[in-house]
Amino acid sequence: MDERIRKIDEQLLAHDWGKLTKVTLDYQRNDGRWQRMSREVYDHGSAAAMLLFNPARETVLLVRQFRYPVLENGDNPDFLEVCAGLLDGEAPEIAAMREALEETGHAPTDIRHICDIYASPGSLTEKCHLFIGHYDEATRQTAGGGIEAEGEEIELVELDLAEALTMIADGRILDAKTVVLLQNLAMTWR
Ligand SMILES: Nc1nc2c(ncn2[C@@H]2O[C@H](COP(=O)(O)OP(=O)(O)O[C@H]3O[C@H](CO)[C@@H](O)[C@H](O)[C@@H]3O)[C@@H](O)[C@H]2O)c(=O)[nH]1
Ligand SMILES: [Mg+2]
Repeated sequence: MDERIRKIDEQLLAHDWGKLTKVTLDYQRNDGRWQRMSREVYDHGSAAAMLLFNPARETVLLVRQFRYPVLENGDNPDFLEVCAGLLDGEAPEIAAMREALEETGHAPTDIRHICDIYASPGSLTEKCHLFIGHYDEATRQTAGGGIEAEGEEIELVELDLAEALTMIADGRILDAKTVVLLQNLAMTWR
């Protein structure tokens, strides 16, 4: 562990689907003084996400699904995102490929790793590994839509890349991993 940190106490607040822990720690500031603080940490594992891009048509394939925490915060809960999911013990590129297939029905090609992100480093342990892959008529295997038994109901949304970028600017796309991937594609494509 980091030598600026002394863990004083760890309290398990909840351990159901994910694990919520309250940690009390002493943190050594840059001037050498020790400061006691308390932090709640939510751990549901790390994740992988993939932006599906069709270079010939300059379109992207996104997924729309109901996100309850977004509703709690007063936004439209029918949330537009790139396909993504938890690693469940798999390597990030394998998990990204599995989620692309489950959620969109496509087995993408030309997969590139872009970067990794923490979307909420103050509270979540989740690191999300980001990829871009290509899709077209030939990569479709199934209808997609997610796993009904797990409560997933996923609508496929195909957009021109230019339209997706406009939707970031006007607030119709609010998901962090999706913004990062679309902007990376816009910067690197052509
Ligand atoms: N019982 C239960 N099941 C849950 C809960 N939260 C999620 N699930 C189940 O776990 C599945 C998770 O689906 P994935 O596709 O693996 O993950 P995701 O929710 O799409 O994406 C995760 O990673 C993204 C990338 O960082 C995140 O953006 C997203 O918030 C989430 O953490 C959901 O379909 C749902 O069945 C919960 O609180 N309780
Ligand atoms: Mg998912």
